[in-house]
Parts: sequence; structure tokens; C-alpha cells
Amino acid sequence: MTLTPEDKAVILNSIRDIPDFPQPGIIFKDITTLLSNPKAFDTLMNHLEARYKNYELDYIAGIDARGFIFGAVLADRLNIGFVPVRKKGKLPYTTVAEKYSLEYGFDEVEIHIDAFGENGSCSREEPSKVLLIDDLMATGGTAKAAASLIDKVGAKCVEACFIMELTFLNGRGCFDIPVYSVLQID
Ligand SMILES: O=P(O)(O)OC[C@H]1O[C@H](OP(=O)(O)OP(=O)(O)O)[C@H](O)[C@@H]1O
Ligand SMILES: Nc1ncnc2[nH]cnc12
Repeated sequence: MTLTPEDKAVILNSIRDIPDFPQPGIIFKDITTLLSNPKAFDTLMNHLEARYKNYELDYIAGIDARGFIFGAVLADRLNIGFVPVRKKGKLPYTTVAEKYSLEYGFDEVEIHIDAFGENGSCSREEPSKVLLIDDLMATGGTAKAAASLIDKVGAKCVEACFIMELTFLNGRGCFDIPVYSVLQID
């Protein structure tokens, strides 16, 4: 389950830094080069699959847009459902919404009201167990809003998982659920 330093380096070295995108002063972590590198992507997904295979999860919820990629692949590997948390106005059925602030602006995310079954439960009487995933945690605002949506529709967010964590922004401190990141960037 623990990544070897070599595997960690394969993943880290596949991610590109783009200075001053989308605005001056931001060093943007570009994961397109991770996605196009089959060795790095497979190493990452093997690690996440090993970590979460015994969590008895019911769903993976992925955050728009890059969380969809990692989340859908992980859900398929774990043979469980995938649920998108989308930016405002994209989901077609009845939604609940939450506003949040970003490292570079403001936004709003939504989830389908029945995303995890009626009242947030699948076949059992208990709330569905959900892992939230995204590519990167900066301030933590997006994922915190997404976790709160999962609660609002009656499910239980058991952990928030990120490929990268910008530790200097202290986003982790705003969560009251466990947070896991594969790579810590300082
Ligand atoms: O921790 P936070 O400060 O909330 O920032 C992290 C979020 O920012 C990025 O998405 P972005 O909002 O840029 O949207 P995109 O995936 O649609 O480009 C990233 O993929 C996370 O979702
Ligand atoms: N520096 C960064 N790189 C990529 N995505 C981000 N989202 C917020 N900050 C980011």
C-alpha cells in the first residue's frame, strides 16, 4: 500500500509546473502529462486501488473536472459506482449546491439529490460510504464544499483523497474528515 520512493518519483516527475497560469503568481500543476504517461498513471492507480480496496466503499465521488478522471478509473477498479460533483449548471436532474472560494476566485458545486440512492443510502439502511477524490488540494475550499454536499444528500464521506496537496496553503486544516494525499508539495 505504501508507495516506494521510486514509484513516488515516477508520479511526481510526470506532473508539469506551468508558472503564471491561470494568473500571475500561480504555479499550475499540470496533470495532462501524468495522464499521457501510462507507467506513471498505472503506478498511481495501483497505489490508490491497494489503499482503498478494503475500505468497503459504496461510491467514489469525483470533483469537476480532473477528479472525474482519477475517480472514474478508481471506481471501475473497485467495482463500485462513480458520482460526479459538478460546477454549477451542468447536472440535469434536481441538485443541491454549495458555494466556495478558490486560490484564484469563487465558484459553486452541485450534486444530484439522489446521487447515492434514496436518502443517501443504497440497499442497506446505513448511509452510503463515499470516498471523495480530486487531483489537487490548494485551499481545500472545493473539496470541503463537495464533502458537505455528500453529507447534505444523506451519504457519509469517509475520506478526501488528492493526488497532490499544496501543504503551504494549509487546506487540510479545514476538514473534519480524514484527508489523504499521494504527493505533498511545499
Ligand atoms: O483546494 P482549492 O483551493 O479549492 O482548489 C483545488 C481545486 O482547483 C482545481 O480545480 P479548478 O477550480 O481550477 O477547476 P477545473 O478542474 O475545472 O479546472 C483543482 O482541480 C481542484 O478542484
Ligand atoms: N496550483 C494549482 N495547480 C493546479 N490546480 C490548482 N487548483 C488550485 N491551485 C492549483
